[in-house]
Order: sequence, then structure tokens, then C-alpha cells
Amino acid sequence: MSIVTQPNSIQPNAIQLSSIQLKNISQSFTLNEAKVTLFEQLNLTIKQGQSYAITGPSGAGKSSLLMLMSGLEKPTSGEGLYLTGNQATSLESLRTDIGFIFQQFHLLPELSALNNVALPLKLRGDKTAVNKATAMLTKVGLSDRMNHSPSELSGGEQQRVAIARALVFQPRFIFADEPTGNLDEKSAGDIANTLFSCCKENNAGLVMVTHSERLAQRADHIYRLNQGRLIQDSSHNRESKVLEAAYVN
Ligand SMILES: Nc1ncnc2c1ncn2[C@@H]1O[C@H](COP(=O)(O)OP(=O)(O)OP(=O)(O)O)[C@@H](O)[C@H]1O
Repeated sequence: MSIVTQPNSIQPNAIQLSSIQLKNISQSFTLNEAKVTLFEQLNLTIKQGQSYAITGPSGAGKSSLLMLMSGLEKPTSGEGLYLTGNQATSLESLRTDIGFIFQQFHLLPELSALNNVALPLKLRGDKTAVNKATAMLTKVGLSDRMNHSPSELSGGEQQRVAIARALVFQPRFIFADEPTGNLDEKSAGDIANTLFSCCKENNAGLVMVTHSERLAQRADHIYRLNQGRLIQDSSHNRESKVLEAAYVN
């Protein structure tokens, strides 16, 4: 194990950041007796504290890949590992440490925006759930919409509630499927700022599936999924040196 420290830092509380490792992952489906292979033998490591964009044509399998790396679905073959400190566990144990922003939001229709956002905290027994949810909704620009139900909100506003819900309990990893898909350019920029700043504040890993080249360019790493192959854009690598320095291997 090697520990790299920041200059002038005080030992020994090196931050132990987690990572997600996909090893030789393949995913295929049988549709009308025909086998459809999305990808084969794919390898990828996601580090806490880094941001990743996954781009590629519609139907390439980007959302499916996001579901696999977050442990919400299982691959046809291959292995997914969640590495924390010296421990390697299956991706199922990642569930309590992730915030997921779904393409279709998945907000609970009978709850207000405030209660949708407070829910993950309440489920964790946090007595300050409502205060934290209020602060998070204010951060995403919805301070005047807290008591509205999802059906009373526009698509873009529901998107922001979903983002607030994913960020509010400070998860180690955030997975976002088209997080700015329903937003105008100004709101998309604002939401991207919130996503990146919250991840930075909490040292969270961020993995986004997006068709927006502008959003992808803001990530530390860009991957393109096309015809079953995942290729890193090697001309684009903005890996955060500060976070890397604190990374424990
Ligand atoms: N559980 C499933 N059973 C059968 N086919 C599936 C399943 N999940 C995904 N697919 C198929 O896999 C393909 C890839 O879907 P996916 O949503 O991952 O693509 P995508 O790259 O995210 O597309 P988009 O950019 O349009 O959202 C699609 O043709 C989809 O119908």
C-alpha cells in the first residue's frame, strides 16, 4: 500500500477514498429469441472524488452501464467490486452510498418536493432531514416550490428535485442519467454547477451519462460507448491532482 500525502499535511489521517471496479463485464439480452449484446469484456475503474462523463449514440447501452456500475443491476458475466480501504465487496453493498438521478426522475407522486428530498435522510433516521432538504432545495433554486407535488412541477423542476434528493445525504458516488436533459441552457449550466460543486464539497465520485458535449467537457474523464466498446477520450484528462494526492491505493 502506498500513501501519497499533500505537502505540509499533518499525518496520519490520510483520506481513504473508495472506488468501483468493473472487470470483464458483459451485458446481453434476449429479445424475441434474438440475442442482443450491449457490450463485452468491459473494464472500468471509477474513483471517489473524480467526475466521469459517458457519451455515445442512443441505444449504445449507456444507461445500462450506469445501472451495472451502481450495483442496481447485474451483468450477464464479469465482476463488479466496491473497494473501500482494504476491503473489496460486491457492488450490492454500494447501495447505501450512492445517489442516483434517473432519466425519468422516479419522484414519489404523493409527496411534496420537500418530503421527496427529505425521504432518504428520514430513512437513515436523520432528525434534521427537513432542514437539510430545505437547504438543498434552496441550493437548486426551488425555495418557492417546496410544498408542491411532482405533478405541479415542470419537467425541469422535477429534474432539480431529483438532483436535490440524490445529493442531500452526501453519498460517496452520484450516478446521473442525463442530468440536464430536460433543462434550458441557463438551468442546465446552473444544475451542472450544483452537481460539480456538491461532489467537490463532499469528495464524491460523479458519473454522468449525457448527450451534451458541453456537460461532458466539464468532467475529469470522458468515455465514449459505441458498438459495445468503451473508449476513453485520452485527449481529455483533467484528473484532480489534489484528490489524487490524497488517494490511498
Ligand atoms: N432489461 C432489458 N431487456 C431488454 N433490452 C434492454 C433492457 N435494458 C436495455 N435494453 C436495450 O438495450 C439497449 C440499450 O439501452 P440503454 O437505455 O442502455 O441505451 P442508451 O445508450 O442509454 O440510450 P439513450 O441514449 O437513448 O438513453 C436498448 O436497445 C434497450 O432497449
